[in-house]
Amino acid sequence: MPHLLVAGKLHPSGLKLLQGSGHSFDYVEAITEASYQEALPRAEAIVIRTQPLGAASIAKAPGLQIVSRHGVGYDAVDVAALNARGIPLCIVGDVNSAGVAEHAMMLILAASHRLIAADRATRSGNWAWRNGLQTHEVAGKTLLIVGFGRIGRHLAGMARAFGMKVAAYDPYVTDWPDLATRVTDLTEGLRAADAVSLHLPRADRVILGASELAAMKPGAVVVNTARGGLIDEAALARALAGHLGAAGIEVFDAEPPAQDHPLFGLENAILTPHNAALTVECAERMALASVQNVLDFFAGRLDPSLIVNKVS
Ligand SMILES: O=C(O)[C@H](O)COP(=O)(O)O
Repeated sequence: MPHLLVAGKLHPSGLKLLQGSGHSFDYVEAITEASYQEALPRAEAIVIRTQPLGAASIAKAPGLQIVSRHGVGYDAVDVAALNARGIPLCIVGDVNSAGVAEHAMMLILAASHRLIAADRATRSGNWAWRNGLQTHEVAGKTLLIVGFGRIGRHLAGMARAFGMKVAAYDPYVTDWPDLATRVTDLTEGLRAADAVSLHLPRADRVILGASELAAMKPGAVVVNTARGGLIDEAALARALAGHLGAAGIEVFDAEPPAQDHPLFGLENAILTPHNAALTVECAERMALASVQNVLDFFAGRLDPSLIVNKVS
């Protein structure tokens, strides 16, 4: 039976599934470069969280046959190095959509209603804050979703239930669902939006830079639960000190962000620690799915739609 490396903390249900499978495995809860060195030479499969798996690490695992992401983003994995050896990389599919989409909706609502500022005002005895009229409803407002895959679509359904008009931008989608108006020009979509929420993989370019942020309406809300690097964080901080209303940021260019990060000093930035998909429910589903994908692979029945790289 092939040997597994579980690289990063896994929900107990995933470990239980693995224990019952008959596979031997190393469980490295807090993976570091040093622990990779120790465990990789034995690994024939890796279940991996968001920490990097680079070409040098992959080269240390001569028997590696499959990498299974506990999640859907795989920007931290060196896909070219896997491709070169014909090693498949699989993701968990739809199992984290609810957690991430709910988190995005929560950030849109919290930013619009200034939840954190309201909480702080209440605790500090600033009751007069309630008459400041600085909060906004989302009903009737336009949400632009950038990236219209599983999570973006889930969010579209929720935003519509809140009475939002939903538009989406995604040049790669061919099966456009009847959940959002299609926008073909990002800047035009941003000009018309009261809120924008990103739901695309980390790209090698910034999607919301200074000029895109400048195109947005005064008072608009920016939400990112996708990946750091998609927004120019310094430009966002400047825009939040200027015309933008608020932002909800769950992912950062460098994680964890440094204490002097430009967003930390802004009262209208709501920040969360890349935990959207780590609800108890989501963490359990991701653990079960990422382990099951490895078991399915070795049983010859892994769903090919979960493999994201090119292996022949
Ligand atoms: O960003 C992600 O892909 C999800 O949060 C899962 O990542 P994790 O495995 O580090 O929790």
